[in-house]
Amino acid sequence: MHQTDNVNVRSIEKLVSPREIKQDIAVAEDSQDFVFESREHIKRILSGEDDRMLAVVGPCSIHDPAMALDYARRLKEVADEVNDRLFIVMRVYFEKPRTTVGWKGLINDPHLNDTFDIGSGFRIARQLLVDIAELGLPAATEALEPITPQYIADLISLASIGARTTESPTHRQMASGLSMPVGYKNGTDGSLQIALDAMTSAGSPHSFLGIDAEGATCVVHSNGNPWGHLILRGGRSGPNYAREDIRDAIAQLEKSNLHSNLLVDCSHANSNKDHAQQKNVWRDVVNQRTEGNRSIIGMMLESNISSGNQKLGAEPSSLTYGVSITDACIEWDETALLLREAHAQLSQAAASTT
Ligand SMILES: O=C[C@H](O)[C@H](O)COP(=O)(O)O
Ligand SMILES: C=C(OP(=O)(O)O)C(=O)O
Repeated sequence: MHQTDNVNVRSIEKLVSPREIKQDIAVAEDSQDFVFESREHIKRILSGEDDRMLAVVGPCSIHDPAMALDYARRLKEVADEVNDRLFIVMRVYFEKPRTTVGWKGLINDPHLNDTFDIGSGFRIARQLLVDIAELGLPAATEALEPITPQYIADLISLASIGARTTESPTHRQMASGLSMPVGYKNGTDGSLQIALDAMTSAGSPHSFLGIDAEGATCVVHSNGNPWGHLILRGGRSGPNYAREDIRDAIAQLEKSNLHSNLLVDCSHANSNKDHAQQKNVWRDVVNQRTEGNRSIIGMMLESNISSGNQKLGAEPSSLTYGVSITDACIEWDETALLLREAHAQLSQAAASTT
């Protein structure tokens, strides 16, 4: 008799349940309230009640939790300083959707050596999120594996669905049940329509497969997530943050009866994948906002302690501290400068309208 199932599966391992991990790495009540409040601030920005801009800032991916905490402490200092004009959320991205193959992030391979110790990945990720919440900094992440939210989503204030998965019905269903606002990137080909469809789909109730707190497969019935928004990240034909692109995006959102607010990702195809270009995108978008475009509610920056990126080789211990192992990032000093500069410009614009 021929085997007809698991033909291409090498092995299947049991994984620690969400409940066990949450019991071992508990969240203090204050931190839980902090995440709740952070989500409320973001919702008020999305609904226009709060006229601050969102700045989603941080590494392309987290590969060293100590380094991420070092970054978070620096960011928290600036976040407090600019808080009246900018609401800063740190990018704490643990799951990387690769174009083809490559390291898939800290949860998938926390030891950076193809041992795929996902149980430890969840523990390390959760502990880092607890530490960042205790610092008083809201965290944003990309929601990629539909099972992951049960392990960490209680500590996340803002999620995004990436350019490679915005069109995926599985990801839209997941987003429909997420507890925090979710941004949808336009497709890698530049298509906005898939992000608009994602917002409509994820805004509706769904019934789909998932896991419960014990890790048992179950049917999840969601309410729909009303806090969807568009993230412009450029596409194969180039950037999409210019005035006419943003005008066009707003027109398409309105035509689809969706809230006309959007974030601009200064990295990815908007920077032509050249981290040095991110500052130009950032400045252009801040200018558009201060000139009066209130539909632009925020920006995203890929930033790390040091600039550029490095290859993850066979010897993870030889990696340079503070440098990304996925997309190239801008360095910390430049990040702080851009945040302070935007703060000054937004304060000036607010003062001139009162
Ligand atoms: O932001 C991260 C990357 O752009 C994304 O994960 C794709 O990376 P890759 O093209 O290097 O695989
Ligand atoms: C993978 C990312 O972006 P995109 O989906 O736009 O490529 C990201 O922001 O880390």
